[in-house]
Order: sequence, then structure tokens, then C-alpha cells
Amino acid sequence: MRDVLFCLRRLFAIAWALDRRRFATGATLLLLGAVATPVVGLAAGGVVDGVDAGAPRSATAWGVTLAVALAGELMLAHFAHLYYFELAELTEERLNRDLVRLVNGSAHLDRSDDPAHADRVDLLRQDVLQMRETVQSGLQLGATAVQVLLTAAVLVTLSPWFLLLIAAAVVPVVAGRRAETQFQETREAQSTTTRGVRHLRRLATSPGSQKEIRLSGGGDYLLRRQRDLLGGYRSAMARADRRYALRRGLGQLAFGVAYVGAVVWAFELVRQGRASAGDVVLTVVLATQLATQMATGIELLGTVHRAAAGLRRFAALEAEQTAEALPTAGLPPAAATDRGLRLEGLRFRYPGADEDTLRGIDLDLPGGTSVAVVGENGAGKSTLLKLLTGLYPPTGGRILVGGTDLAEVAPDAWRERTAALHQDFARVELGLRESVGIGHLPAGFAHEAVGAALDRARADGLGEQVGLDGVLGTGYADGRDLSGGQWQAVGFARTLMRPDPLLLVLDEPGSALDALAEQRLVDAYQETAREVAATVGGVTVFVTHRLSTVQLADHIVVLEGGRVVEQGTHGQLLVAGGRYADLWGLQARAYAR
Ligand SMILES: Nc1ncnc2c1ncn2[C@@H]1O[C@H](COP(=O)(O)OP(=O)(O)OP(=O)(O)O)[C@@H](O)[C@H]1O
Repeated sequence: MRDVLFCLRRLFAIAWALDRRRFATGATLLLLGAVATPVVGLAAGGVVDGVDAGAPRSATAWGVTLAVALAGELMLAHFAHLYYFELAELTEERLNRDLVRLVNGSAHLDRSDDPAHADRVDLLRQDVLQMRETVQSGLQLGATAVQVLLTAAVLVTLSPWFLLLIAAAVVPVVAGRRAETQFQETREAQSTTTRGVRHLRRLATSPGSQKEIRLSGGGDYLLRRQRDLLGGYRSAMARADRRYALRRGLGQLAFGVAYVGAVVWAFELVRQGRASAGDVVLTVVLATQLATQMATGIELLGTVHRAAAGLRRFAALEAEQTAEALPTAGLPPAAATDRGLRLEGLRFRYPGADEDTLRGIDLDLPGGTSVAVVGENGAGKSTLLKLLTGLYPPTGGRILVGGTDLAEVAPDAWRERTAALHQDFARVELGLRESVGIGHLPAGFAHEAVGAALDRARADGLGEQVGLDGVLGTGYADGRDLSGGQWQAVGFARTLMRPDPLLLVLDEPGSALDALAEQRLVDAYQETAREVAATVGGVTVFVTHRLSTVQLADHIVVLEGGRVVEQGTHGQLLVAGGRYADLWGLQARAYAR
């Protein structure tokens, strides 16, 4: 019951804050409709007693009451629905917004990389979809509770033994709750499977991956994988469903026996002369109503109870995020720095991983320089960039920005001074202006600012082709899909919206570009970096596998197994004849062939 009260308190508080008038009117109409239900029983008994006693006036008065109560029961519930339906929609929307804020509100990305957290967020997305129904169910549950209480009060005035009927009515409630909890546990245990199925479905149907799936003929394989996953899921859920139905059925059976006993007892009271024929009708009507009310109540309780589990998940996430919320306090980063960045004994281990990805990195990156980070797949290059941009806190060592430990700098303020294009950049399917302008909201999507960012990213041609208000992506009827390189250029322009960044980060610009386009992109970046270096002394760090691009950097860092194994200029590293020289030789031979 605690769960149910918690859920109702929370949802009603949101609904009340969103629209008091609608909430109060909907609830009042529902309650009036609830009162009408037991009145139907009283009036039906009154009619029978009136007729039995040969009192036509009384019978007529009760008849009119019966008609009004029946009409009220139907009409009031209908009008109430008009009010609370919209309110429920508003509540669901609000929770959706809260979820987006929560998922994006933590200081670091650690949680997003945790599969258990991903499962929880996935469940929460489904939970929020149910909240609309829950608000309605919660209000109806309140009205049903009033109905049950009134019905019970009337029955008890006939005979205290009818209390047993009410006690029996609790059995299906308890059994239903148990069944619901078990069902929920099974559902949660299956969340990894459902997430997997959804991923496979998206993979097989989304425009982004469909080309590859079709060409590789992998569709059948994905379907088989889905079938296998679903096979296990369905049998687990079918078992849970059967257990659920059995527990609830047994609960209902207990009430059914008590119901028959109550009707028999009413006839016995008449036989003893302690009750009238009208009382028997009243008992039959009310006991039937009680059965329906309890069944409805269990159904509604189930919905609210299910939602309570979701709201608890929500509250837990909220509490965790509040504890880890982006601290607003902290030092501001230096307005300008020629000391650049310094990494001291930097170590990092991903949450849940068995070993460190970065194993003690010491680097000096003076302000105004461009730094290329190279190394084999998995060397830790992208991880290093994530730490520099503050997406993760180091698990050891520190990063100094202009001499100040990054851990002491306000994360928000640091983010405002970094511009980053990651390997898995976002394809923001909105208008070109928004897709670029979202990189720096204070600029207010202004034509000049967005146009300048597109120019700097050398994507002005795209601006002319699509138009600043042209819609990107196939998610819209009038949207236009872009090539991988064009999407990257939009992402690049987005990063260049940031004014005066102290750190510019570019992770594998060549992943979607040909060599020439990558060179243009890096040139554009270098140019921006030079401008920034001249004004604030920013550092540019880029990761690429193309050494033709790397050679232009002021400083080259070679990572291997999370450690710096070499560093220097292109010339110095070639002379040193180490790892970099080997890689250079390999790529030069490949080009010469
Ligand atoms: N979110 C994560 N959780 C756990 N381990 C991770 C995560 N991201 C990366 N790793 C691991 O950290 C190591 C370094 O990954 P990283 O992406 O930094 O390498 P990289 O040098 O950028 O590789 P690539 O050239 O392939 O992009 C890899 O072994 C990878 O499996």
C-alpha cells in the first residue's frame, strides 16, 4: 500500500501543479459519480419495499432517485474523463521532460556506459509511457475506494456479518498485489533481452543501417537472433502470466464464496423477519457492486502499483543524479592561457572494467599548439579526449588547465570553453540552423553566428544547398539526408559555434571523409585553432589514423596500451625510428603501391 500511496502522492502533486482547476473538477465529478453507485442499490431496495408495502408515492420517489442516480453514475464519469484525460497527457509529457533532464544531468558519462544503468533508463522510458494511464487510474482508484467504503457502510447497517464480505474482498487485493510484484520482477529480469530485441529491430529497419544489412544479406540472421531472444522472453513471460492469473483467480474465488454466503444470509434474515424484501434486493445489488468495485479496484491498483515501481526507479535515479549533479560551483577556467594543458600521471578505468585504459600519462600541451594523438585501435586515444573534455573524471592523476586542476573547475564553465567533435558525433535531425546553432545556445541561432560557423567548417556550400532553415534527416517528410561527410561537417560547424575555446578536440575526422576532405577539415580546424591560439592560447588535440594529416601537428603523441610511448614533432619521430616511424613507413608504402 505504501507504494500505491507514494505513486498517487507523486503523480497527483505533479497533476495538481500542472492544472489545479482541471484536477479539482475531474476529481469532484468522479467522486459524485462514485456516490451515485451505492445510491442505486438503496433506491432499488426502496422501490421494492414501497411496492411491497403498497406505498406508491414512496415507490415512485425511490424510482425517480434510482433513475437520477443511474444517469448521474454514467454522465459524471464521462464528464470527469474529459477533464482528467488531458491532465494525464500533461503529466506524461512533464515526466518525459524530467527523464530527458535526468539522463543528461549527471556530471559525467560514467553512468551512461554502465549496462545496468542503460537497462534502467530503457525501463524508465517504458514506465513514462504508462504514466498517462496511471494518472487516470489513480483518480478512478480514489473514486472506487469511496464507492467501496459507502457500499460497505450500507451493508454493515443491514448486518455486521456482512463485514466478512468486505474482509473477503481484501483477499483478491492482496493476492493481486503479490501477483503483480512477481510479474514485475520477471519483467525487470527480462529487460536486457527486450533492449536487445529493440536494438535488433532498429538495426534491421532504420535507414542508417538498412543499406548495410541489405547488401550483406544479414537481415535473416538478425531475424533469427530476434526470434531466439524473443523465444526465451516469451516463455519466461508466459510462465509469469500463468502464475499471475492463478494467484489472482484464487483471490477472486475466495471473494466469490463470500458473495454467495452474503446473499444466502440476506434471505435468512428475511426468513427471521429481521430484514425486508427490499433489503435482499439492496444486498444483492450492493454485493454485486462490491464485486465489480473490488475487481475494478484490483485492476486499478495493479496499474498504480506497476507505475509505483517505475516512479521509484525514477525517484532513485533523481536522487543519484542530484548527488552527482553537475556542480555549478568551482573555479572558472582561465580566460586565456599560454600555459595550456598539463597531464600528470593521468589514469582512467571505465566503470566495471577490470583494468585501466589509461595507465599514467604525463604530457605537456602548451597553449597555442596543435597536438595529434596516434596509436593502434584500442590504445586509449578517444578515452584521453573524453577526459580532457571533462566527460569523465580521471581515476588517478590530474589535468591542469593553465595551472588549475580541472577537478576544481566548474564543469559547465569548462564545457563552455571546449569545442569537440567526437567520433560518434550526433546527427541532429533538425533544421540546419538548429543542428549547428545548438552548439552554442547563447548565440540564439543567429544567422551570422551559424553562417560563420558553417564558413569556418568549410560547409558554407551545404548551407547554400540546403538553406539555413532546410531540414536535415529523413525523419521528416521534407527532410534531406546528408552524406556521412556532410553530417560530419555539420557536426564540425556545431563545435565551431563555441567562442574562444581553450580546448579544441577532433576525434577521427577522417572516419567519414576521403583524404582530401579530411585534410580540408583539419586545415579548417588548424585555422580556427590558430585564431583561438592567437586570442586565448587554446590547445587543439586531434586523433586520426591518417599520418598525412598528423605530420602538420606541432606535437605528435603516440599512445600504446594506455601509455605514451613516443612524442615529438613529425621530423623528430622519424629520426627516432620508433613506433611512429614504423607506422609512417607502412602508410607511405601503402600509398606508393
Ligand atoms: N565505455 C566504455 N566502457 C568500457 N570500456 C571501454 C569503453 N570505451 C572504450 N573502452 C575500452 O577502452 C579501450 C580504449 O578505447 P578507446 O576508444 O579510447 O581507444 P582508441 O585508441 O580511441 O581506439 P580507436 O582507434 O579504435 O578509436 C578499449 O579497450 C575499449 O574497449
